Amino acid sequence: ISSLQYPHARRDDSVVDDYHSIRIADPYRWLENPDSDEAKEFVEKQADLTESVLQKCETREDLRLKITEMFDHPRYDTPFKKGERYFYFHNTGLQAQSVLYVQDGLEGKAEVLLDPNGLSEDGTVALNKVSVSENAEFLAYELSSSGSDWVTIKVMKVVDKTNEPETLSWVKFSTFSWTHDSNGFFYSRYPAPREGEQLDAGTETNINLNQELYYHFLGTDQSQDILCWRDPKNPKHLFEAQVTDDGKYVLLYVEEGCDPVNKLYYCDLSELPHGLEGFRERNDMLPFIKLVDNFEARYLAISNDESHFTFLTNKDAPKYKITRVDLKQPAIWTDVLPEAEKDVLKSAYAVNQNQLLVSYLRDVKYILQIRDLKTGLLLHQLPIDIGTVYGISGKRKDSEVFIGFTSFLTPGIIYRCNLATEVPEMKIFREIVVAGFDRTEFQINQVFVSSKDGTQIPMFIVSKKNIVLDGSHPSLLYGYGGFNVSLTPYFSVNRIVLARHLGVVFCIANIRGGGEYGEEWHRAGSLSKKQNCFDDFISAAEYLVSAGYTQPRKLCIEGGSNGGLLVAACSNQRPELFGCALAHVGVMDMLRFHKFTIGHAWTSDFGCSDKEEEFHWLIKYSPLHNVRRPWERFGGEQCQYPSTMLLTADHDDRVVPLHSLKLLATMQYVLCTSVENTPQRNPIIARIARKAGHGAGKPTKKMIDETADRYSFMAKMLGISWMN
Ligand SMILES: O=C(NCC(=O)N1CCC[C@H]1C(=O)O)OCc1ccccc1
Repeated sequence: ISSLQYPHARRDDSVVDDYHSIRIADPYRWLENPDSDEAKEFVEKQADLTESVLQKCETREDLRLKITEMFDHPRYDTPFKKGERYFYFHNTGLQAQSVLYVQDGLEGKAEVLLDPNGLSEDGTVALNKVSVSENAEFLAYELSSSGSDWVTIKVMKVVDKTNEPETLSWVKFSTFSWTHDSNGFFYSRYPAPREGEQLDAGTETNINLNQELYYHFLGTDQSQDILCWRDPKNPKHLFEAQVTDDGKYVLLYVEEGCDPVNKLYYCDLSELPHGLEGFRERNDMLPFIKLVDNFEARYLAISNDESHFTFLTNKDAPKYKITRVDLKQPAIWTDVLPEAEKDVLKSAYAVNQNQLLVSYLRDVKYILQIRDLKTGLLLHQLPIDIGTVYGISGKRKDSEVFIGFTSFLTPGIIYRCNLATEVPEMKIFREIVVAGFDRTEFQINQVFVSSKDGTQIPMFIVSKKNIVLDGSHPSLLYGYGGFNVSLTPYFSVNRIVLARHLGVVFCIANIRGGGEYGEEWHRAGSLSKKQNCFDDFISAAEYLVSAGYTQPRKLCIEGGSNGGLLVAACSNQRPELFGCALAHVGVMDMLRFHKFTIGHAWTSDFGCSDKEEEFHWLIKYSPLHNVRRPWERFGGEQCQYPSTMLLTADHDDRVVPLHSLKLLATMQYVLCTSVENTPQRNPIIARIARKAGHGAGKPTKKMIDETADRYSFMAKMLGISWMN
């Protein structure tokens, strides 16, 4: 697959922007309109080219079959309880979407409450968040289509599974929280992106501004909802309402981007003279009181006793701590659980009357503890393996807590922890079993790699047992590096199949920008220091070569979204270090990302080209603006870019497809079509999915097909074949 015929893409040299008196050309600007015939034709031609390449990737069918076989195992999420009812998501194995079940008591007969698989033939309608009313009578749920961030909210009566008449539209980046009278719930919505005109929601690139907080009265039309909060002077702000466990207050979290910081307002619902009803006629907003009115820190409410609130915060505590305040004396904050020396406090739940279930991250491994809610004192250490705690579900009034656990070699365990006994009992409530998976075949190492500036970067390496470090092993290096996101150990059928049938060593690099060591680690990989992410990832790759795991032509790098940026930037900077690059839904145009949908929220990590200093950070690593011919830089014919697959989808309205399409056109032009018999023999292609989005809600078949395509491409490019 070396002499590819790349489609011709028009270069509009008239498009040149002026950034603080520096002129930057953007010849593929026309690709920013997905509805133009020219853009549609470009996508069609690229899809044909990619299919012609994939036809020659021999392992595609083996991968599809083996992944389908291994993925066909029952999966459960942690249950949550309302009233005497338990609710949980379950997938029998290959269902397109997980199904919501309800049972009366843990011994009760479980029955299907809501099966989204019936809502579309191709499984592209997904059930996102759900929220059950206090009396467990009503289920509010979000539906999304084709992977878009847009959701509609419906309400179902639990007892007879009938839907209430109303549908709430133009909801995005919202939670919903019931008032304890079960009369309705708070939620956030945007103005409709286009009035009237037919819109295939999720394919538009319009910027998302002016989100507003509403309260919906059950059984009424959305037009009757009352406006509770908006801030037209700050159109970027996002609002999230949370009714406290005692039903007395509604808390308002205000965010302006992706940094772990928020304003915190509250409204005492019991003080409203005529309740929320009283606001139906008038259109003034709820009388929120501003407890915290700045973006200096994150404040997450854990619990309250009347006006005494307990918060998880990073205020003066980049590794987080727990603090307390009486709303009546808002200037006096008292630490309950001070910031730890090294460990990052990841979560805290009030459970079992007056206890706290806290989780820490220590060198990228979870620690679980029971502490006293009042004093913060340690009561019990809960025994868990190296891995990730997910989906903790429990309440103050309950002595039972459900805890989800997963790791590289543990598909999934849901523990039911009984806190009523002197020493908590961690019992296995459900265990996810993958037929044919034998954990004893594999080994996990955690190494610490020195980055360019000497910083120690943790990396997990998973491989078959007792491999010889002779540089022969195809390796897959995965990273993200931003937005305070921590990559902790989790089970992946795909990677087990790659390890067993393609001999792949897979690695996760915990590079800076993530949350692995708290807010300092996050900041060390953002804004003016973003290059640290790329240096860390490159150092991790060099380690895999120098330690004898692999060699450049057998090394594939992979990442999604901000991780797609990571992959593309590292390919630009060190093209000779990698044999293959897989960039999913990447942020590639760092000068214009803030103009589309929710991109403006990411300036917290990236900065913004509107500002001169920040423009100079961005232009240095922006993938779209740093594609250069390696053979002209490093000299020597052998220098070329790795075989590259960019992946995107037509309904990705988180990171709009234009990023990948413009980078694709640029790489194909600079490296291939503009050079007579170019040294670039490695393919530069894109996989552009239809009726799919950023990733969430993707039906099983689409997910498996995409996996088979990208990893068979990788196998072909790294020259590896299938082992039965
Ligand atoms: O934009 C994000 N999350 C960040 C995100 O999706 N990013 C950040 C960079 C590209 C892409 C990714 O890496 O998935 O979620 C929407 C949101 C909700 C509430 C407050 C702010 C923003």
